[in-house]
Amino acid sequence: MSDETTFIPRPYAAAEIEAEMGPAAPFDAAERAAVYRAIYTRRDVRNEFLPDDVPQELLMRILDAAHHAPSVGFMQPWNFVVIRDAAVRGAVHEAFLRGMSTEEQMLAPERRGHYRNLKLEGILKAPVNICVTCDRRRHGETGLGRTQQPNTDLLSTACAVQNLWLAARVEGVGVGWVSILQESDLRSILGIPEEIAVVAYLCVGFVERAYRKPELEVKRWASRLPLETLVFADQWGRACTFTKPP
Ligand SMILES: Cc1cc2c(cc1C)N(C[C@H](O)[C@H](O)[C@H](O)COP(=O)(O)O)c1[nH]c(=O)[nH]c(=O)c1N2
Repeated sequence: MSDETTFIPRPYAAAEIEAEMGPAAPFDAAERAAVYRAIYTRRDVRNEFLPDDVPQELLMRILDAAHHAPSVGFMQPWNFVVIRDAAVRGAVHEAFLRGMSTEEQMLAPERRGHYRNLKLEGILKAPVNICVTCDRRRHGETGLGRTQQPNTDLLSTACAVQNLWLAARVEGVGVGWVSILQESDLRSILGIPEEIAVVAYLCVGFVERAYRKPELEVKRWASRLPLETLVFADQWGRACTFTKPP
């Protein structure tokens, strides 16, 4: 029998629910500006990490922001594996080099040189690495909101990563997401059990300098798509006021 069928909620009174309601307090102009500044100036950091350790208290503040992300059925499927050990980071870096070499071979030949010259990780330079995982069975086999869209547990975990990324930005801490890694390599290096999914491997550390635009844009790998090509008023094909994306 699955966990869902055995779980019986405590009864609750309407007044008890009402007491939990409060005003959706508005943000003043400065607070709004601060939130947008965090969003627009958040960067994927690869090379700008300072060696200074990130104090545990600050790290826990950032992880608590991650832990306040939305999650399907309030599943909170994430775990955060914090890695400071240089030998472990060294093993992950070796795995990255293998991943990068495989990825390079999969690119069109004329792009390989450009790819090789990109900096795509800060595993050794960042004093802290965090592997964010997803326990897909935390609420049993399925769970509220996941019977029709089973991957929403993974998507929830990605929401946690974004919260972490933004909270880090306002704390002066840079984050770089490295996905050029085989899940099986991370699993064996970090001792992650088979039933736990690996969602993100993050490099984390203080930064003093940052790119104003995405590094991949600065280095001419890709550029930001115009928003007008991505938004469709109403729906595809009918009553669209915007052009189709390329
Ligand atoms: C799921 C996922 C996976 C990766 C990334 C991001 C995300 C969301 N990014 C970072 C990515 O390149 C970056 O976000 C974009 O280039 C946009 O730049 P800013 O994040 O705005 O600086 C990334 N960057 C990198 O150098 N190596 C990598 O392996 C990855 N992998």
